[in-house]
Amino acid sequence: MALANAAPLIVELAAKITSSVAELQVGLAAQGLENPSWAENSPPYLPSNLHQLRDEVLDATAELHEVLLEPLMLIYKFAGVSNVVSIDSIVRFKILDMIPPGGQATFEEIAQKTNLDKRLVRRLLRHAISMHILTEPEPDVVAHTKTSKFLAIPYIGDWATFESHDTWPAIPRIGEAIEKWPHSEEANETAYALANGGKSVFEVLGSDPEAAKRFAGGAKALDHVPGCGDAFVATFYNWASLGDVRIVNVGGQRGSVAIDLASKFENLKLLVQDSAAVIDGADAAVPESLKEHVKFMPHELFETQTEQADVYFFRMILRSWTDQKAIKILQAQIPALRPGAKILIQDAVLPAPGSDSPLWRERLLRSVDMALKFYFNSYDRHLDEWKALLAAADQRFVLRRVIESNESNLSILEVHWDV
Ligand SMILES: C[S@@+](CC[C@H](N)C(=O)[O-])C[C@H]1O[C@@H](n2cnc3c(N)ncnc32)[C@H](O)[C@@H]1O
Repeated sequence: MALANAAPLIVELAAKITSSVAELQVGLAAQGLENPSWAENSPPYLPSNLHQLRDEVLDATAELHEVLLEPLMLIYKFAGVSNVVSIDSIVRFKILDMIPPGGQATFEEIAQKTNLDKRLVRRLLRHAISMHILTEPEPDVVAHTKTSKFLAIPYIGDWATFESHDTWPAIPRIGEAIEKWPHSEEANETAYALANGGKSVFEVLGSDPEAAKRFAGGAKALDHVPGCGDAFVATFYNWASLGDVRIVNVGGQRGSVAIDLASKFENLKLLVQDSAAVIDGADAAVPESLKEHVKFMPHELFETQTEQADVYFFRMILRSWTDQKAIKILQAQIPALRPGAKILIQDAVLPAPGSDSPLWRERLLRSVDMALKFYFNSYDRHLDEWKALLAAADQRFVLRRVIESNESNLSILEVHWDV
């Protein structure tokens, strides 16, 4: 029961916002940084030493906003399906290219260039303006915000198109997929497959270059998700402490992470494995000076591992597979494992109830977990689920530590092959 003299929730939240914003401003001023705004050239990121304050403000403002919303409005905020309409149209009709950086364009000019009705242009853009994606500095004139400037990056546009073309059609099929295949762990028994003629994500990507381009945009957009960018890997684990080691980077795609690690740690020799079609030609991206340190090998995840190494690095691999399949992937490594070999798994560890993870980040993690369901029939895992997975694969997989950070949506599970 609430204490009689406790401050009401909205007062408590408002006080939290006031104090955290004041501290944030002091921190910004101390570093000579400007306050965040919608201005086109406003810095989109805050320095990491202010992230905790930022998280406090984000969570308190969201809660204050949401506790004041009426229930229907709260549900609509999250369930409303029309947000993507204007974003998709802006990208599809290349409207951002029609607004010069630092300048502006009229709805009339955009209507002429897109061959759309001016009234429709105004409706679409005012919808985006209501989400702070663009701004209307004077009636019927549109200009960039920092958000539209970001959306104008070509691969971010590809990602946005991926959301509307590839993700959106799958959403209404989720309930149908669950009813049709309630216990399925198959990648072609998903909402995505229902929306794509029965094909799994990987089957579509292999046969549709346009979809593959959009998906690649989505993968590159991950560079902007906390802790998911390639360069973050180097900072998140003490690679230097490993000494001279050979690492097999399982499912390493085109080797970008391996190249970054090798350029920063001379002690590492990396062998990147992935499906033959994925890594074909990837060697060309390796600078001459690193050729001895980054090599490639076609290898299927479920095939027996043939390469001996000190470390096997699985980055964003196991989350795409259900337990049954992930167990097979882990077991496939066993014939190559020497005593003491490390398996580093970099994936999400979902926050346990009551954890101090910021709510805004938990929402992001849980929405990715939902997406894994409708794309792959897989899931992100809580720590107890990771432990159960490892034990089911083999009792000799021993979880030694979990490296987590509020700066990262991914954690590293350090597993030792303990025989
Ligand atoms: C989400 S990506 C992660 C890529 C990379 N590890 C990274 O961190 O960016 C999943 C990777 O698994 C690879 N993959 C999927 N199925 C595979 C299979 N059957 N055999 C080998 N690799 C596979 C994909 O080609 C892709 O590179």
